[in-house]
Amino acid sequence: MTTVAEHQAAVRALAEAALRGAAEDVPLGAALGRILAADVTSAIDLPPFDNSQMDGYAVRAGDFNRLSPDAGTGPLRVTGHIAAGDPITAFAGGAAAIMTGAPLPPGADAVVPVEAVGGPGTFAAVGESIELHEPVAPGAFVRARGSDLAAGDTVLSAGTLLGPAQLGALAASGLTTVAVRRRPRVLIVSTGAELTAPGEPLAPGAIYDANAIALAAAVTQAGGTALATGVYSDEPEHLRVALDAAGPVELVVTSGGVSAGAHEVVRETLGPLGVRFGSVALQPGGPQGLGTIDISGFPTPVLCFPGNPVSALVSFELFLRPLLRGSRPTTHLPLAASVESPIGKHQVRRGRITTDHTVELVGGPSSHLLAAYARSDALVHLPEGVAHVAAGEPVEVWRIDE
Ligand SMILES: Nc1nc2c(c(=O)[nH]1)N[C@H]1C(S)=C(S)[C@@H](COP(=O)(O)OP(=O)(O)OC[C@H]3O[C@@H](n4cnc5c(N)ncnc54)[C@H](O)[C@@H]3O)O[C@H]1N2
Ligand code: MOO
Repeated sequence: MTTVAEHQAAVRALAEAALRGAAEDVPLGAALGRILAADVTSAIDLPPFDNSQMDGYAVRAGDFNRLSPDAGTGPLRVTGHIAAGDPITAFAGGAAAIMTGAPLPPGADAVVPVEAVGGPGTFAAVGESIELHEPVAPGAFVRARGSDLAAGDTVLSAGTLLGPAQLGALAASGLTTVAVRRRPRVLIVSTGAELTAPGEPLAPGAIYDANAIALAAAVTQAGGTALATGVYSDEPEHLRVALDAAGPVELVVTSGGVSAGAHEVVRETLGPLGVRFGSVALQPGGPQGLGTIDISGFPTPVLCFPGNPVSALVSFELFLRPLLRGSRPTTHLPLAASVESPIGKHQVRRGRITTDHTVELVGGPSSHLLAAYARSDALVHLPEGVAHVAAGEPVEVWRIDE
C-alpha cells in the first residue's frame, strides 16, 4: 500500500508537465481565474508621478517650519488650483489648491487637507490667502512616484492566480493583455453499468451519475476545461470505443471500476495497456490507478479514481487539484467532538467550520455520503498513525468553500 504523499508525488511526476500547458495571450477582461504564464514587469512607475493623497493645499513644509510654531505660516497666497488629470506644472510658491490624485507641483513637498484650513469642499480662490496653524511634515499626504511599484519591477510572478486585485494591478501598469497558461483539457469518464444520466428514468438497481458533473465542475473550478462523458457499461469494449473517440486532451480521469469486483471495467480495459492499479493508504479514495494511454495518437496521462462519489472528489482534492490550482487554504482548528480514525490510513472527513472557530464533522466516514459532503465547507485530515482525536485537539482543515 502506498502513502498519500507517495501517490501525490507519482501523480505529479506523471501529469504535471502535461497540465502546465503552453502560454496564450488573453485580454485582461477574460483573464479572471487564469494562471500567469510568465513574470510581468511594469513599464511605468506606480504612481507615475508624485500626487496628492487628499483634497487640500500643496505647500512647502519649510514655509511653515521657518516661522515659530506660535506664528504659524502667516498668510500664504493661493497661487494655483490643480485638479486630477491636470498636467504637471511648477509650484509658484504659497499654497496651491490641489485635489486627490492631482499631480503635486514640483517645488511643493506636502499637502495640507482642506479640513485643516476651512470646511470640506471650501477652497480659497487663486489670489486669496490661507493660514496654517499646525506644523506640516515634508511628504505629508504625498503619494510619491513609484511608491507602489518602480518601472522595471515585477508586478506579478509566473504562476500567480489572477483575481480582481491582480488584474487591477496589470491594468494600472497599462497592460491590455496578459500571457496565461492554456487551460488544460481534462476528459472525465464515469463508468459503471448501474449508472443513468440525470433526467432519464431510473430503473430498479440503477443510480444517477453524480461523478461526471462533480468531477467536471471540480476541474472547471480549478481552471481546467472539462469534457465529461459517461460509459454506462461494464464492457471494456465500450470504454475503449469512448476513449478512441475522444479528441486530444492533457489528462483523462476515470471514475469507478478499479477495485476488487468481478466487473472492473477501468482496471480490465486499462490494466493491459500498462496503467497500474493499487491501494493508497487513504480513506475514502483507497483504490487508485495511474498511467499513460494513447488518446487521439498522443500519449496521455490517465488517473483512475474510485467510483464512490466522495472517494472521487476526495481523490481530486488530494491528487489532481494541487497540480491544477495549488493548495487549498489550510488552517488548524480544534475538533468540536472526539473522533476515531483507522490508524493505518489517512482519513479525510467532511466538516463545517463553526462560528466559534472549531470544526465539526458532517456525516460519517463512508464514501457514499455525497449529500453530507455538499453541506460541508471543509475537509478534515486525520493522518496515518492517528487513531483518536479528542474534542478540542487541533486538526488540519482545508477550506473548500471558494
Ligand atoms: N472487496 C473489496 N471491495 C471493495 C474494496 C476493496 O478493497 N475490496 N474497496 C472499496 C472501496 S474503498 C471503494 S472506494 C470502492 C471503489 O470501487 P470502484 O472504483 O471499483 O467503483 P465502483 O465499484 O464502480 O463504484 C463504487 C460505488 O460508487 C458508485 N458509483 C460509481 N460511479 C458513480 C457515479 N458516476 N456516480 C454516482 N455513484 C457512482 C457505485 O454505484 C458503487 O456504489 O470499492 C469498494 N469495494
Ligand atoms: O477508498 Mo473507498 O474510497 O473508501 O469507499
